Amino acid sequence: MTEPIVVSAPGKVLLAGGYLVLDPAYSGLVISASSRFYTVVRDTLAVPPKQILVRSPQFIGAEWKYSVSFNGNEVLVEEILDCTPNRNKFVHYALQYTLKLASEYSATTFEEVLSHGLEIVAIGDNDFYTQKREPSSPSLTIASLSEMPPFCPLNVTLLDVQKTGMGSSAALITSIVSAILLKFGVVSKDEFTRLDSQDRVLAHNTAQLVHCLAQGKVGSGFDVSAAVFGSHVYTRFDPKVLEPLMRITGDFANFALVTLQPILDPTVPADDKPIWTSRVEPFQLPPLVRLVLADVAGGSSTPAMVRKVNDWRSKNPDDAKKLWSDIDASNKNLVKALRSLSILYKENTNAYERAVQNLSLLPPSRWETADALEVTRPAVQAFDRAHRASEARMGESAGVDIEPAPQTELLNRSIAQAGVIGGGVPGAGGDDAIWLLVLEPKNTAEAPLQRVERVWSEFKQRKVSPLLATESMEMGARIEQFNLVHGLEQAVTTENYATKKL
Ligand SMILES: Nc1ncnc2c1ncn2[C@@H]1O[C@H](COP(=O)(O)OP(=O)(O)OP(=O)(O)O)[C@@H](O)[C@H]1O
Ligand SMILES: C[C@@](O)(CCOP(=O)(O)O)CC(=O)O
Repeated sequence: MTEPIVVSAPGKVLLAGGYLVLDPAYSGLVISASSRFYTVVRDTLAVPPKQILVRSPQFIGAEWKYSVSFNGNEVLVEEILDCTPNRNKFVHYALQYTLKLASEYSATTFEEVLSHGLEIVAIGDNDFYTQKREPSSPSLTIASLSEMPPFCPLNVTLLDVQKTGMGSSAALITSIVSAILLKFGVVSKDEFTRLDSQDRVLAHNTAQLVHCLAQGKVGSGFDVSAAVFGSHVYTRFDPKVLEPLMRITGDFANFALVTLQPILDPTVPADDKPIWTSRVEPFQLPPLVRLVLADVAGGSSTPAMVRKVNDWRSKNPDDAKKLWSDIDASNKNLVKALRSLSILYKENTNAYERAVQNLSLLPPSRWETADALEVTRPAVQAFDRAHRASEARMGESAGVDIEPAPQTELLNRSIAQAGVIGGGVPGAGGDDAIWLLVLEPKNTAEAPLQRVERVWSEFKQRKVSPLLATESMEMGARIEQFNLVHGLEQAVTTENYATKKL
């Protein structure tokens, strides 16, 4: 029995570029969150050779068993329906494609790894799912969230859980795919650890393929990209690269023979090799600026919103072009302003810290007149008010509630607080989340974050709960040590964990 392999991948927040990022002519600013998804892969005697048991212990009934057949060329992963009637398409697709890919590198290693049973355990940080509480218990705060045990059992099935929009499926797929590639020796620990390695690109391409097939559509892929590479300015890949695979329909037997290596591995030469054109420009939020997220109890359907926006855009190409370039300009402005704050910090750290201290006592409407050195202008520009207005124009034109009225109210009240740079609705927008950037001075009696939390707890129109996540400083997917991740071993080894009270 070998050591368990553990890979974690972060959740995401698309701060700017919703809808635009679907088009490779535009980009999006995606921040990877400190909340992570973990996959543990280890040998097990609990299932026979050539079988894989996948479990998500936080959920009731979340166990799936698969058999793997291999004839030297074809790989077929089939679900054994003896344990649970619930299928998990995301997990099944991850196994089918990653194992097929692994078999193309070394049939010997493939057979050797599967000469005993495998167990895969998938576990998400608390932020990925709305934490249900007794109606009488006090509202959640960032302080109370940080005292909660990690990987809380959710006491529901996966079908019944409420997600928070942090990209559970992209983080799940990225961590499963990467852990399997490591287990089968397709990528090496040393290479995978490097942010710019070809092994990491291979994990990215594979995770994008699996995610698109499981979702039944090719989205922009910003969520998988952030799960692999961390925060960045993302420009999407040309969907043509996946077209031949997306065209194959029917059951997995039709895929079992397709060769994936030339499409997914950047280092394998091939005639007419499809090119992955996505671009990743690394990004980090400036020092003493904190990302804060709230889970808002509303409900929006991203696919329906995307369909409507795309329909309007194709019927109104001229208006859309003008609007898209206005929004793109404010998105670029946001990125530039945030980058210039990071430069100012490097150039004069003391002055920057003093300015943050001063600005944290004033609402942004008074920043322009504040005596806070060069920090004031980029901080004001980072929250270009035109941004929300032009996104709202997109919503009005396409008949989509990108920033519904209660969200506008919540954002306006939050942004009016001293020390709040700005905010918006992430990703496709709608009714279920907001993000803010707040100043986090070193010494202060009342931090801007506390003021924001007060606004959220007093907000009547919607239930608003903070999430714990900030920006992840660990860039993207990461190899972990099983016994060093707090709470992981307990979640993996405790029986009936989903219904336990921790
Ligand atoms: N802990 C988990 N274990 C196994 N599968 C999971 C887990 N969490 C999510 N999934 C898979 O991901 C699917 C949800 O994917 P979907 O694309 O609908 O959500 P999402 O857009 O990633 O959600 P969100 O962004 O709100 O987290 C589930 O149906 C399940 O197949
Ligand atoms: C609307 C879109 O641009 C962003 C959706 O983001 P989110 O799932 O709402 O975080 C779709 C996409 O990029 O795939």
